[in-house]
Amino acid sequence: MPVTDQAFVTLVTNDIYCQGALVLGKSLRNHNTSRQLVIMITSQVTSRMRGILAHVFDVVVEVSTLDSADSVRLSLLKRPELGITFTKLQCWTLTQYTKCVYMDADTIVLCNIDELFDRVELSAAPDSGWPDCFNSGVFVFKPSVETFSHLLRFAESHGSFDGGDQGLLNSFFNTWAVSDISKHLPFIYNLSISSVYTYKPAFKQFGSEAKVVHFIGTPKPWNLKYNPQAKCVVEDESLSGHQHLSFLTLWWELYISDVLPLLTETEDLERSSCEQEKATTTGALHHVGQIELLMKNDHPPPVYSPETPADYADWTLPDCKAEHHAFDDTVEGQDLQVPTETCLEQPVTQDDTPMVHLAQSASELSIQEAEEKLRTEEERRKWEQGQIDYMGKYSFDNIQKKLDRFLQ
Ligand SMILES: O=c1ccn([C@@H]2O[C@H](COP(=O)(O)OP(=O)(O)O[C@H]3O[C@H](CO)[C@@H](O)[C@H](O)[C@H]3O)[C@@H](O)[C@H]2O)c(=O)[nH]1
Ligand SMILES: [Mn+2]
Repeated sequence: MPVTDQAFVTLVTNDIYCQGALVLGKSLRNHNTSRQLVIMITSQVTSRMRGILAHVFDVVVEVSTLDSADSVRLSLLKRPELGITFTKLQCWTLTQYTKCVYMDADTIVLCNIDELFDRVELSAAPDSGWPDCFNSGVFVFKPSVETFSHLLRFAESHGSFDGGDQGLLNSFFNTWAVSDISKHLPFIYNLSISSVYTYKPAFKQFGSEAKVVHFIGTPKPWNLKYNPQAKCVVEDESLSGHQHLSFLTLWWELYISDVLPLLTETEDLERSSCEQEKATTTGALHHVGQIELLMKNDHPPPVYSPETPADYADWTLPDCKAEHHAFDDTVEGQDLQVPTETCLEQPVTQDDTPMVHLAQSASELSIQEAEEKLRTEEERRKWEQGQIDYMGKYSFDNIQKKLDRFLQ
């Protein structure tokens, strides 16, 4: 029976984080949650992406980055790093629900976790870096305007010791560590993957019981390249030494099997108008809502095997993987077939909003921020005719700057 007064809640402030939220939402649906799925978004999330989110989430609610009493606003303006903090706090305003579980957009569930709704505010799992603090990537809370205004006042007077929501929430709910053990969620409800280094034997012993995986820190799964044939993440310097690559593979398989088809369905709805628009362009660019599939052939890059190092060779994913079709052998989605022609195109967007696209080569997929719109029809026409401004707008320096901006 659906429970309409309780919800899982997540937050995204841009289209890149939406990729994570869609995977999270799909993972919750695949494990048959009976609760509502709510996503809080900010104005930067594009309208097309909102449409896609609405396919997965029951409620897409726009919240503002700074929106409260003037005194709080002024105080927060002097502390711009608290912007995201403040945004997350707005989950307490969802008072149409009696209880919620907040989950970061960089988490996925491996099993049904509806039992979390038996817990009371504020229940959370220990942070792997400082276990007397809780990690604010997964927590049980009770929406309340009163609590929200207390949190705002607290933010105004105390700030956050880590500059983010986690420091603030730990200071506010400061008896979490000592008062009530039932508010300590087992670590398997927020398995922070970087923690596998600090206590490897525990990971080997208990890792297979994980219910929620949290890709804390960097890189996020969507910042990595993925090889769908080999089913593993493409080697990256930042990955050297990572020993939880199975989870990254899991994330990508779920993205491919469950999120990508959703994006291509959206494409179908828009195909006719887009085909008209792109009649003069070559064929491999697919307009899929806010996502562009940019295809090009490439030499196969080196791959990083999820089976290495040997330490983890005997480690298996939790039992619930069997019921999850992300592990199917087939890669769904017609648009994932390897293209046979070399084709590199410039995405053409509706407006100047930074976009996200999925770049696909013979051997890898990656989610990237797309180039901004070609400003005028003239510029676009020149691009199509191969008259590309390599000395100016599309010079190496400018492209490098865009890459740097994306990577920051
Ligand atoms: O540009 C951003 C950054 C964050 N988020 C949202 O905020 C969450 C937290 O950010 P994240 O990058 O996931 O932070 P973590 O790497 O998980 O770092 C830790 O520190 C953060 C700041 O205190 C806490 O919010 C996290 O829960 C905690 O795990 C994300 O998952 C998103 O839901 C956005 O939507 N856009
Ligand atoms: Mn996180």
